[in-house]
Amino acid sequence: MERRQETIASPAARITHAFERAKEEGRGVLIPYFMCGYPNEEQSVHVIQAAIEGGADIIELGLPFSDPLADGATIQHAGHVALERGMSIRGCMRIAERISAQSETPLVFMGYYNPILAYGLERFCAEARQHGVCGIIVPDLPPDEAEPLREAATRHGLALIFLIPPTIKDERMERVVELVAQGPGGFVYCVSLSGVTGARTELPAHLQSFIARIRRYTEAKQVPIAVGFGLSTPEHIAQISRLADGAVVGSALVNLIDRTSEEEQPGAVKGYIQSLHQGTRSNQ
Ligand SMILES: O=P(O)(O)OC[C@@H](O)[C@@H](O)c1c[nH]c2ccccc12
Repeated sequence: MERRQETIASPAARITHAFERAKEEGRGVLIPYFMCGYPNEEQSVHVIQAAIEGGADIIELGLPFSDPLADGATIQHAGHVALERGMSIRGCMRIAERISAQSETPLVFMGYYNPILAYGLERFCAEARQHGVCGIIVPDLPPDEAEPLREAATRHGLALIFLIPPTIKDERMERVVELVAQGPGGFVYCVSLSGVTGARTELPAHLQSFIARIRRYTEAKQVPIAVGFGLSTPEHIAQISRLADGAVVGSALVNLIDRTSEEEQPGAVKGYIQSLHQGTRSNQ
């Protein structure tokens, strides 16, 4: 009993709770992604706050990295600008702290393994928790090598969220779902297509059967599925919300920030998130 209470209070449980709440409301979870420090440190705080006002359920906070293998041109560009302007892991912690001081919306760090390893796994997880972060996604960390980070994350009540690419074998999929189910909370991140991040016009044709394949493993263990890569319109979000439990939008937001002035950015981001949020009600 005591152990269960501890789990409920953990940061990771706040992520699970966001999915539960959306489900009760008959909609999917909306997870916008923002690169920390893009277009600069101060402004990234403002655009993230605007996304929360617009109805974001969970925020993915990107840690910029010089060699981002899975990032398409848009996210890469945002990362380069952020690094040039001095963004660092410490800076990302500062951003997380400012956001979490003003909002209950769960924050998830999305960062490559090398900088996190260099920072120190224990220190990274301890500080992430202190600064209000609820979970971590590390796109280049295979589940077989994730044990040290998973231990540190679990010790601090953080969810370690794994990506499920379309090329994954069933055996590994089962293992990934099991790892999330054993942890303190979170979800699996279904990568909609083989390739890199980036807004696209159409959803991949195989997506429905791919999600159904993941569901076979997640259903019994009640692990939510969020889908990302290539989503940009309310219609995309509506389609995803019929198939899965949540949707991630990254590049389309970077593009939006790119084509608006700093004064306009918070309003534009808020309006865009509101329009995507309409899409989360898949039954409409
Ligand atoms: O940009 P898109 O296509 O909307 O996809 C989200 C994605 O950018 C975000 O989740 C992300 C940023 N960097 C990543 C690296 C790997 C996997 C996912 C990501």
